[in-house]
Amino acid sequence: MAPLLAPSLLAADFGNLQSETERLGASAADWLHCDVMDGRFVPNISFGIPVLQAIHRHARQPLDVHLMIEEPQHYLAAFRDAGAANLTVHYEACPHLHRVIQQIKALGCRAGVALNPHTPVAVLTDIAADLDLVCVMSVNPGFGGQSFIPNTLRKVAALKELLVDNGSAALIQIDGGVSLDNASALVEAGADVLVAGSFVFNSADPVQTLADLRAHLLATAAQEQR
Ligand SMILES: O=C(CO)[C@H](O)[C@H](O)COP(=O)(O)O
Repeated sequence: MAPLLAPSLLAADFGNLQSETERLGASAADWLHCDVMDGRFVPNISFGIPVLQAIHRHARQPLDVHLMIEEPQHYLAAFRDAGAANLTVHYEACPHLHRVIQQIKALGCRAGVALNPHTPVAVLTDIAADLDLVCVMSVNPGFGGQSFIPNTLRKVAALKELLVDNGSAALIQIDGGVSLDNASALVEAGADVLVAGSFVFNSADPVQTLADLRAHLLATAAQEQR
């Protein structure tokens, strides 16, 4: 499967979310990544349900919603109703993770779990087969524009092995500090979905940057096949 690209709207111009969302409609983006932060699970507050609803009105791609919030179980239905196609909760925020994953699936969304950089992939062994997505945080969650943590590459390879060993078809998503510098290595290690915020939106032309990223990944894959 060709890797999916999920630009993170956290780095978009919040004063022009309609046009930012609309211009991605005709881009190489497969999903639009939406970062919800509560100021408790992470030391930052981004946006919530009404803003997601507004993004959904103008989006062409499925909304990939990353809940960096405590007690996400109380808000799942509201986020689904606001337009979420994927709902990812944090392992570290869910003492009853299995129940939360079942709740997300019952709502008809793809169910994801995110792991903070310090959380080993082994914690997912007994739930791997129930997951649609695992989001490996390659920065500490809460802020865009941080440097990629190099240990993520080793972690992705270990996660890939764990998913195969446990009969899981979950997609591996990487979130944080993704750019042309590390995208190919991440895909080679096993990543299926690349989230990129600053790299896309801090560029002169986000649509072109996504096209460049797609072309770069295709060229690397073609080179490897030779
Ligand atoms: O989840 C996030 C922060 O918690 C963001 O999605 C992530 O940081 C992407 O932004 P950037 O590409 O700028 O690192």
